[in-house]
Amino acid sequence: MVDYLSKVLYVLTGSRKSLIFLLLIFIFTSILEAFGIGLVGPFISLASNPESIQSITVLDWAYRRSGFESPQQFIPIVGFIIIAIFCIQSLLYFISQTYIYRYTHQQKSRLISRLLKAYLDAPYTFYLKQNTANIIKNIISETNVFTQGCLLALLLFMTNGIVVGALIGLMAYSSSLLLVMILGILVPTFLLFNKLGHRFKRWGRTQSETQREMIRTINHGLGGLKETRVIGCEVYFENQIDRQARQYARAATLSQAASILPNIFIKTSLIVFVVLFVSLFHIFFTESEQDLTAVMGVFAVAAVRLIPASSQFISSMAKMRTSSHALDMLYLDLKEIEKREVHNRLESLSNSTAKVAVKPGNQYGKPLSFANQIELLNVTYSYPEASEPSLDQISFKIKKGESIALIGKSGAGKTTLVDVILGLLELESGDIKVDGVSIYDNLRSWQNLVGYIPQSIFLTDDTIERNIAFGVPDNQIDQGRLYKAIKAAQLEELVEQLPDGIKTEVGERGVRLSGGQRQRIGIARAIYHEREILVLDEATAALDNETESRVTEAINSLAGTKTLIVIAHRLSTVENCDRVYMLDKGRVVKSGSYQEVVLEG
Ligand SMILES: Nc1ncnc2c1ncn2[C@@H]1O[C@H](COP(=O)(O)OP(=O)(O)OP(=O)(O)O)[C@@H](O)[C@H]1O
Repeated sequence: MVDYLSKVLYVLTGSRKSLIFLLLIFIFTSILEAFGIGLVGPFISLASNPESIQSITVLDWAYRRSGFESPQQFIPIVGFIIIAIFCIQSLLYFISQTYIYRYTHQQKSRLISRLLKAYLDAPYTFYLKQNTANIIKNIISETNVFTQGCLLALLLFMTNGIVVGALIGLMAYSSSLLLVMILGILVPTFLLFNKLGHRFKRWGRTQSETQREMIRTINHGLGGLKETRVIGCEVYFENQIDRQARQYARAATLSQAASILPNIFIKTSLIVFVVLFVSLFHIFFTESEQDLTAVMGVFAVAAVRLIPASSQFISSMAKMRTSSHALDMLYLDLKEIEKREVHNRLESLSNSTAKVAVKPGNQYGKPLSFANQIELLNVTYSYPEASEPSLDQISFKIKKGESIALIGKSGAGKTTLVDVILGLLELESGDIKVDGVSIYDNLRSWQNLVGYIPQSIFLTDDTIERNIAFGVPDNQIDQGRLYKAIKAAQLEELVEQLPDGIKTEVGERGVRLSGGQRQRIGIARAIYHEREILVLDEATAALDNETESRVTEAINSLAGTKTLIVIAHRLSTVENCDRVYMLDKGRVVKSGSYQEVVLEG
């Protein structure tokens, strides 16, 4: 329980004061409720025998002070006070419940933002072992499970615990026999559900895992829709999701059905006990009939509140167990991302003399400028758990305005080198300097100098304009820069032909554009963002000759004004590059002009 609570507090965003405030409201309403219920028994006694007022200390004291002439006149006043207490308690209950809902929904929205920020800021290596289906599931679904299943259940568990405790105390005060009866019902129910705890946990895990698998299947089936259609494997994905949905439904049904059992169990046992109690009262006890009425009065009113409170107490315990897997998922991800952030911050503070530059995300140093050259110094990188380094002591210089090409067989290390240059992967050893300053002194500033055009450009389901000015709010888009970028990327003709021009929607992942048009939008994006250095990852590999020549033309027109780092498989596309580096097994095995490396090599 302590472990659970500390995880909830860790995942919780914002102030914890609201949580304490909520608990206090609940304690107050519970006390008020117990007090109101406590008055009902004596009130019934008083109503059936007004003269018994002398035996009820509190009422007798109040009666003497009130100045009423007979207890009969005093009875409606006591009734009115009881009604007032219950009305105030009900109002407070409504307010506190509304506050709880507001608090949990706010928590959910804050947690969604915090998670997305954490995932966006997470080191690139985090994604090498993470699946996007898992991330989507955590952001959309687990945040819901956390607020409804963990947070709300935890609040209900604690507050109902207080209510149950107060009511049991009241019953113990009214009759010890009642106490035995109530404990006789509640303790076995509690123990039974405590024993079922691991099942609730398993059902929760199954729901979480099947949800992740369903998102994965949808991603695979729809993400590769063309392939799915052409191969005709729709049934494969349909069967997969059908199986996963059925597994999910089974686990959800079991956990939901089991969580209403406490209510049924307690209600039935209570009726059995009440009937037995009333039937056997006169056999075992010598108390008067009025006493039985008073005791049963308290019992009936307490039961009205005790049944829902105790069953909610036990079912929220079950809910907490069901949601513990989701809590673990969120806790572990946030912890891992935070651990890396702290590590990076410490590194950035202590790394001024270190040889190894491992400070991704560092944005605290002076802004970097690029006037002369980029220098790679013994760049070495190994993927986590890999036995061999993918980059081994790579050193070379790139002058401003130069265009270089990286060539080599598949698996030679070209993409890894580009990812290192982009600052996505943390170096094992070595450094990258721009005008003599390590890029790791201010990685964000370095990344602001670099534009990346991958093989397959990521386009959002939005307009051409928004895809070029990617990440810039509409009111801040610079139209002059936009048209300059469109012109430089040779997109002018296309934009003029389209009825909606730059406002044309490109469709999901740019399906309404051709491969070459998508590539040129990627180039325009890099130009719009005024990046000095452009990294092109086999940008023309997937294009036909005519489109390729248009893209190459667009790239060549940038030569001289921009510094280009091009990965190419087609050797013809690197003909215009100033220098060519041939990689093999993570090392530079040959370098020089196109003539020296490609033609003479
Ligand atoms: N995420 C990863 N985890 C472990 N090893 C990896 C990972 N990504 C790449 N590698 C390994 O690193 C080496 C270099 O891969 P890289 O993708 O950089 O080659 P490449 O030259 O770009 O190949 P290609 O031209 O086929 O894209 C390969 O041996 C590859 O197996």
